Amino acid sequence: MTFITIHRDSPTHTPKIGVLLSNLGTPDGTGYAAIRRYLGEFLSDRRIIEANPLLWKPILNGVVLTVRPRKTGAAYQRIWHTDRDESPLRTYTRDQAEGLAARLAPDGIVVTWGMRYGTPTTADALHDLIRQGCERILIAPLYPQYSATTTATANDQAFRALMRLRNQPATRTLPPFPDHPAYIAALAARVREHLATLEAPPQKIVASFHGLPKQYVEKGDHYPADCERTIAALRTATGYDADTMPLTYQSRFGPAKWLEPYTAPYIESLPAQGVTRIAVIMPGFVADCIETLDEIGNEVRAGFLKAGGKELTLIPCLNNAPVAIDMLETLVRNELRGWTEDHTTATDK
Ligand SMILES: C=CC1=C(C)c2cc3[nH]c(cc4nc(cc5[nH]c(cc1n2)c(C)c5CCC(=O)O)C(CCC(=O)O)=C4C)c(C)c3C=C
Ligand SMILES: [Fe+2]
Ligand SMILES: [Fe+2]
Repeated sequence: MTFITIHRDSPTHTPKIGVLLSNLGTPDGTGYAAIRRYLGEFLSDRRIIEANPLLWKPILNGVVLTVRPRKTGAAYQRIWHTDRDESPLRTYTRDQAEGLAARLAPDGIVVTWGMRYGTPTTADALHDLIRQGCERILIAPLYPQYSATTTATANDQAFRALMRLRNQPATRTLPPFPDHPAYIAALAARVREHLATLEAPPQKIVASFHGLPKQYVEKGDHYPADCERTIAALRTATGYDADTMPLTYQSRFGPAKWLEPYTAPYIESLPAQGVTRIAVIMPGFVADCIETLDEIGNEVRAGFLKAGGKELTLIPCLNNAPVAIDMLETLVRNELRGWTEDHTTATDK
């Protein structure tokens, strides 16, 4: 029997597929107002700060948004891409979307990018895909390790935009990929490339992940289990063991207890044990950003040198390296299975 799947307006219509790469977000500038706007949106997200808003809002608007923008703005200034007048996170997220778009365009798949906080907004990115005719959209939060504070809030933001639409596209979300072979292969390649640039191998490669309040983990966020899966797979792929590739957590915010061991004190303790040459890899960040380039590359490095360390080098994040685009292509094509085959539904069955 022959039958033709008829979609909407034409017998030959094939549903167009779109991919939305979603990252955290970043300020539009390094000045007080831009940073305050960004931090205000970020730190008002109840997935990020779970405290009762009646208690948190006065602290946020009173102390945090008065004091923190200056410190954070100075840090962004140190790492800002002045040639493009934007933060590294924005540059690399755009590059990743453009690189992936070039790979998927021959299959008629459209790629765009959006941010959870700041611009381009998640809603604008989704509307852009819909305007281009995408009836099926993969929402791809760029976090290898799941956390409610990252993956879930990125998806929430996309669904918030969809809530306002009369005609919704069909959607899928990209699951976390903590030990996906394509991700581990990309990280291992970054390690190899970096080691080849060094005169002598480092005594340790510290693997530093963004931290999370311990309380969120106690309430069920499985983020640290995902970090453990990544580091186990990366150690196997690179031949390092737990002693030469230890796992630590960085970027603590506020007075509560976060996941341990904390990166900064750990690294500062190394010279006293005779470890003076280290490299740091930050596998949880698919793009270099303030937390990798400034917190580790400037602040933690200064602490390490002050404690007697000789050399701390950063293994660059995946950024716009061809291995990063290979990884994205593999993850996305895998997730689009079923949809991409549907492109041929207007044929004999
Ligand atoms: C309670 C506060 C925070 C939680 C929880 C949190 C989780 C979390 N964040 C990332 C990734 C990134 N965070 C970045 C910056 C950043 N993070 C926080 C706070 C929390 N993060 C703040 C206040 C900031 C802004 C900078 C500062 O003032 O210190 C960034 C970089 C953005 C950039 O533009 O460069 C990333 C990326 C993850 C993966 C995560 C949970 C696992
Ligand atoms: Fe963060
Ligand atoms: Fe930080």
